[in-house]
This record gives sequence, structure tokens and C-alpha cells, in this order.
Amino acid sequence: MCGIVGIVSTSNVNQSLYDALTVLQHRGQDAAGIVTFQDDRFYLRKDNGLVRDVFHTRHMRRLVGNVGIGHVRYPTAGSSSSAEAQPFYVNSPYGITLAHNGNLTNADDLSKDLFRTDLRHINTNSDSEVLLNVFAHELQKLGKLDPTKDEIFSAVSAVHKRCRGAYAVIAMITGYGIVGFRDPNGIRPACYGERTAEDGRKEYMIASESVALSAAGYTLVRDIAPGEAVYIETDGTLYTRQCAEDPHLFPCIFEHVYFARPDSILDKVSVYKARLRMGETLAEKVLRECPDHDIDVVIPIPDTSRTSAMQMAHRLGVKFREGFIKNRYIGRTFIMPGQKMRKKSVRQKLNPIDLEFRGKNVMLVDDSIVRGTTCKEIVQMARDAGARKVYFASAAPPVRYPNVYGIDMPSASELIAHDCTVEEIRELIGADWLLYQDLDDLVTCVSDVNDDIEGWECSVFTGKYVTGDVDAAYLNRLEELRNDDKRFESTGATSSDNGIIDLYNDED
Ligand SMILES: O=P(O)(O)OC[C@H]1O[C@H](OP(=O)(O)OP(=O)(O)O)[C@H](O)[C@@H]1O
Ligand SMILES: NC(=O)CC[C@H](N)C(=O)O
Ligand SMILES: [Mg+2]
Repeated sequence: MCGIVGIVSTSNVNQSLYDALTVLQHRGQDAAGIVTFQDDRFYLRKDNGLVRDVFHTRHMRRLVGNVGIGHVRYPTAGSSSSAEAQPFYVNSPYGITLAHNGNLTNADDLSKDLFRTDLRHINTNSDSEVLLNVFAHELQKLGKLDPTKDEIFSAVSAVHKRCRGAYAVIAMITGYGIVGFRDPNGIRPACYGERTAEDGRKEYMIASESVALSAAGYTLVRDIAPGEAVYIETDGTLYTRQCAEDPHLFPCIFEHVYFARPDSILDKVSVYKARLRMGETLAEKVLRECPDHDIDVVIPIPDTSRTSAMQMAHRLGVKFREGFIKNRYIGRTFIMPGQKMRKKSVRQKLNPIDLEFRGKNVMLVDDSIVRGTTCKEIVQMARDAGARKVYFASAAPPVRYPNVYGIDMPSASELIAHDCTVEEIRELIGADWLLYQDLDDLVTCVSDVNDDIEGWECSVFTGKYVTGDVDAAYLNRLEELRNDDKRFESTGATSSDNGIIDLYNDED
């Protein structure tokens, strides 16, 4: 998952973009970038690392201008090379930069077409560079010196016709403004907000999650609809238009399970409330399956499961205790590249408080079990800390299928639940009891708020992909290209550089 942000303001946007990216850091820890423009020149800084490591004072000083976009990256295509950090840039037409959250499922075909038919060279394996070039080509075809809003919207319509998969995008057209759009299924989130400057003029922000808006003092106006585009000119004039022929809203349910911050509201659904409900339905399942349970204490596996675990304990009427303390300086382990790093980080990140475990039957709660890295380590830690029985509950159903829409789960064989029954998984993780949320319950937890949501993108649980273009051949190719071993073969153990020379990076 990546985080995207774009601002059109009446004063310099560098600090607000930086702040918004730190608020969206949970969506991508691999790389960060900001591009701004002033007087028809753009200023770009991007590199691998966390926001605080990529931008130093000297970079911030150079990022001048009242319009800009930013990105935090968690790679799902190409490599972790800094050359694939975003925003991407293409010089023609107008000088366009682009930040993308999601993953294109037809990037290979598009890349070939771009070269053979559109005579455009793609220099990386990033699907986002492909997306940028499709948008640029469609704008260029219109051949205008000054693009109008109609031309920009028609280029977005053409992107919808050519691109498949998931994309929430913010592009900046140097000298003109920023345009944000969402794929016709609205798989990845994007919303926009406004605030009034001291001189009374309107300022706008587009972002992946509403929390980025509220943290920067913007008021949420609304979510961008699936297929819709929002174009904000440099003077603050805002236009919106539906650019897809047949849009449907199928947001990714995993945003509510894990990715998004609890204080965000996505497509009108509060992530916090959804997670509370997940705890509630989990507790009801415990009571259904084992009314005479002997759970002494419910313990969350920080961070994401906290909200659900708290509510589960409340509904069960048992104690809720912080049995694991999280090292605040270690980031999210699931979105780290490479299994070795993830495994090591679980131990560095979480440490038990023995007295909460000693002699007790503990119910450990996590939001999800994906590769099983966290739960295997945690169950053992609970036993080492003296627990009598270790039960484990996941607020999401078993994750059995790869994700192709912006979550880095490319390989079914790396998923602990793939081809395994719940009983087999229980044995693998060494728990005394393993309980998963039912999919129907999970869907109920996020539904009933927004009638525009026609359904949820639940492919990691069901193997059904809403874009309808994902077949076994595609999944096999993805598995071959992106399984952990393969990625490290091609990118090196540090995964910091795969030899692609980056054309656009600012000097350090
Ligand atoms: O089964 P796994 O492959 O281990 O993946 C699932 C775990 O990874 C995530 O935690 P993460 O540390 O990324 O983030 P968090 O601190 O937000 O919970 C998620 O919350 C689970 O704990
Ligand atoms: N997680 C994402 O949204 C990734 C965006 C893009 N596919 C990349 O790999 O950079
Ligand atoms: Mg976690």
C-alpha cells in the first residue's frame, strides 16, 4: 500500500506535504518523495527511507512552490530501488509528475504498447511509471499548448479505458495544477478536503486517507468516487467529473482490517468503528463455538489489533491487558521487504510482560494472519512467558489468495493459510485454539453505512478478483516474479539498488 497526497495552496506546500506524508507513513516505509513547482519549474526530492530520513532541511528549502504532491512507497511491482521511488516524472507534455497507490494488472501489455505504438520508453519495472506514461500520452494526443479541464478529464477517461487493476492517483501538471482520480472500482481510497487561507482564498488537499486532511487542518469534503477525477488549478479553482463509463464502488476490505489508520474514514466508513465491530463479532463467535470458554485475559498484538481486541474483551466480559509492549522505533513488520527482516523485527518490536501471561489462559488477538510470521513468534513468546494455554484469534478470515491490487502478497505459497485447514494452521503456529473471523461477519462490520458501496474487494479471502482479468496464468507469473526468494535474487539483500540509474533524483 502506498500513501499519496497533493496540495494546492496559497503559500508554500512543502511543510504541509511533509506532515501529511508522516501521517500516511503507515502505508509505506520503503521510500518517500515530494515534488513541488514554482514559476514553471518543478523541484523533486525522493529516495528510499522513511519520511524523516529522506527530507532534510536543505531538501525542504529547495521544495518551493504553492502546489505539490507527495508519496510514501510500499512496493508491489518492480523493485525497491530508489529509482522506483515516487513521484515519477515525464517531461512531455507540460512536465507531469505522478504518485500512485495500487497496482496495475496489465502493466506488461501497456508497457509494450507504450513502446511499440506510443513510442515511449519506460526505464523501470514500476507499473506507476507505465500509468504516468499512459496519462501523458493521452494528454499529448490532444496536442494543446494549454490543456483545459475537459482535455485533462478526457485523458483520465482514456486511462480508465487502457489501465486495469487498482489505482488511486495524484498527478501534477507543471504550471497548471493537480489532478486526482480513482480506478472505476474505487479499490484504493482517495478523498479531498478544503480549508480557507487567511486572505479568504480556498486551499485544497487530496489524500489517501482522511486522517492526512484533518492533521493538516483541512476539512474532509468527500471521497473521490470510483472513476471520478478532481482537477484543481493553481489558482484554487476546483472541478470534478465522472470519467469512467461504468463505475462501481468495491473498496478493498483489507484497508479496514490492517492498512488504514483507525482515525480515518474511508468511503464514509469509520475504520475505528469497523475494527470495534470486528472485535464484537469475534467475541460472538467465541461464545457460539465455546460458550464455556476459560479465557482469563485478552491480549492484543500491537498495534493494529488493539481496537478489535479491546472490544472483544469487553463483549466477553474478560480482562483486557497490554501483554506485549511495542518498541515505538520499529515500523510495521508486514510491509517490510523480505522474510528475514520481518521475522527478526517481530522479536525486536514486541516484548512480553511476563506477569500478564504467567499461569493464565490467554487469548491473543491479531487483525490478520498473513504469512504467519507474527503469530508463530508471538505464540512462542507467550509460552516462554509462562502462559498456561495460548489461544489465538484473527479479526480477519484466513488469507488464502494473493493480492494483485497494491498489497504485497504476490505468492500464494508464502501465505500460511494457503492450502491449509484451520486445524493445520493451528498446529503450525503452535496455539491451543485458533479462531478466525467469518467473512460474512467481516463484511457486516464494514457495511450498512454507505449505500454506494456495491460490494467489497475481498480477493485475499475468496480468490475472486473484481477487475475480472486475473487468471491462473497471471497469478503464476506474479508468483514467479515476486516471491521473496526471487525478489532478493534480483535486488540484492539490501534491496536498495538494482542497478537502474535514476534520472531525476535530487542530489543528497
Ligand atoms: O502473519 P504476518 O505475515 O506476520 O502478517 C500479519 C501481521 O502483520 C501486521 O502487523 P505489522 O507489524 O505490520 O503492523 P502493526 O504494528 O500495525 O500491527 C498485522 O497487523 C499482523 O500483526
Ligand atoms: N503499494 C502500492 O500502492 C504500490 C504502488 C506501485 N505499484 C509501486 O510498486 O510503487
Ligand atoms: Mg500487527
